[in-house]
Amino acid sequence: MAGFIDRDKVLFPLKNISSVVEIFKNQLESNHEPDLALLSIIAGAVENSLTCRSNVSIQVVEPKTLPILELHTIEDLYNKFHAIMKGAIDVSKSENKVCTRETIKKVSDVVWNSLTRSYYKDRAHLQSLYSYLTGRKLDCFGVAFAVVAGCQALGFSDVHLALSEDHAWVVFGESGTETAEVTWHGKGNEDKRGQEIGKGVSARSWLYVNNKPVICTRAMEVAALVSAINPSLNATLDACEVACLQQELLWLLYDLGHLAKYPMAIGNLGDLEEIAPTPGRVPCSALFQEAILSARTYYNNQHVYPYTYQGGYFYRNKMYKEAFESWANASDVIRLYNYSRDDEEIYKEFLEIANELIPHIMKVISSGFSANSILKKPECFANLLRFYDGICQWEQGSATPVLHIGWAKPLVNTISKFDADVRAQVNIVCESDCSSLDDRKLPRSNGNTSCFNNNNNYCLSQDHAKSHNLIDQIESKVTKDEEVTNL
Ligand SMILES: FC(F)(F)Cc1cc2c(N3CCN(c4nnc(C(F)(F)F)s4)CC3)ncnc2s1
Repeated sequence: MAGFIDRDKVLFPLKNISSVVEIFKNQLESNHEPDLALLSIIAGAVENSLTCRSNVSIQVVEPKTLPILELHTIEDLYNKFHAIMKGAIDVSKSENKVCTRETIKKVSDVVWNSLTRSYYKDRAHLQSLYSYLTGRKLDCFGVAFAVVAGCQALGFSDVHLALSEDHAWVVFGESGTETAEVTWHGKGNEDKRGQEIGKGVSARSWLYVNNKPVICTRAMEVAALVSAINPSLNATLDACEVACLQQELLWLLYDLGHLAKYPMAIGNLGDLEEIAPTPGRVPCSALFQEAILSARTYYNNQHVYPYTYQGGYFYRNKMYKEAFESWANASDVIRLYNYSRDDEEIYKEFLEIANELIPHIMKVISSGFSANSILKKPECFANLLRFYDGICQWEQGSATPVLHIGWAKPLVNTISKFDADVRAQVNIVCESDCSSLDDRKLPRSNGNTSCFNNNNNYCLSQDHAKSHNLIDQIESKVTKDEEVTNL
């Protein structure tokens, strides 16, 4: 690791965004691996100076300038982090060796035991080593990142960050295949720190993405800390300098090829580009498509977020037919999983799509009578069925139920908006062995299952065949729940 060297120190005091980008560029292009502690402290210091309560009086700073960041501020924190790690773990005997589970647990304990007793874990700006070193507070991602940065500081180049869509852990050892929990997940769950990643029921949960996590290189760990930069000043306002810095750093990482296997980072860049397009760069729609391609290529299409990034973009831009297709594709991913209590985040995502976004679309379009209304398009009906069917299949074989009465009303209301002649154009093809798919939930090989056949009818083929009992299932649940409520 290069560490904090003179070539970077001469850029201080940091006064503008390009000097911060320059340091990241130096670190990423050096022939040493980038120094995670240094970059996290710098990114956290910039974010804190522009977003945190202390100076919430809206900064009228020169565009692209930053409150001045002195060298000693960063250097003192950097040395403090090294002192904490080296003070707690003696690595003299393990020079240039791979890391052990007990050392990883020790590093995780050092971080864990130095955190403030109790604080609001979901608050913003708790992801960086700046937050850890100045406020003794980290969020769940921040703890995992701190452990990897700590192991790097101790000289272990085999310890890397592993990322699912809602959790983080580490991989280590000779072939980098050992795994260890190092942080907590969700609310009220006992942490499993030190244990290897679940082989049990949790293996089928979305939380562990069917063992297709993003395994980071050092540069991808830099991409993770950059993705975790949070420009929000409050619920409605962003500090544009921080968003601009994040966007420039993501483009730097993109151009160096470090986002190629990181769909969520590409999606983050797409979101930033939708708000503030960079002249001369590909449109954000292309980035959302790239994120999907990355997930299909490297993660066997087992990730949901690339499709919900894209669906959200189409929805915000009133491209409702396309949004239905993205959401149906997201549903094709989740149908392979068993729903477990650890999967609340993605449950909330599907709940919002089904019970807020789709009903909103139905409301705004049913007022118009245009001939090319999506209510006249069988492929829209087919994609909606595919969306709902994926959620039903997600529930099947799971210990925890997904659907409840609250799902049925918006669903039935949506489906009934399509006329019978449109619905009739959707053939639901029943493969003979569709029942056998229930329990095995074979992961599908390709990306989307083609739902359209050549004679212009729209068939829900193979695994979607269960759609024919989709409404029965919902209706049976509705009557059951109604019976219960009427008791
Ligand atoms: F480490 C954890 F535990 F925090 C899991 C990770 C989350 C995450 C992320 N996110 C989470 C998903 N995310 C989304 N924002 N919008 C989303 C979508 F619903 F529009 F798809 S998904 C914001 C960025 N972006 C980069 N890397 C990571 S690693």
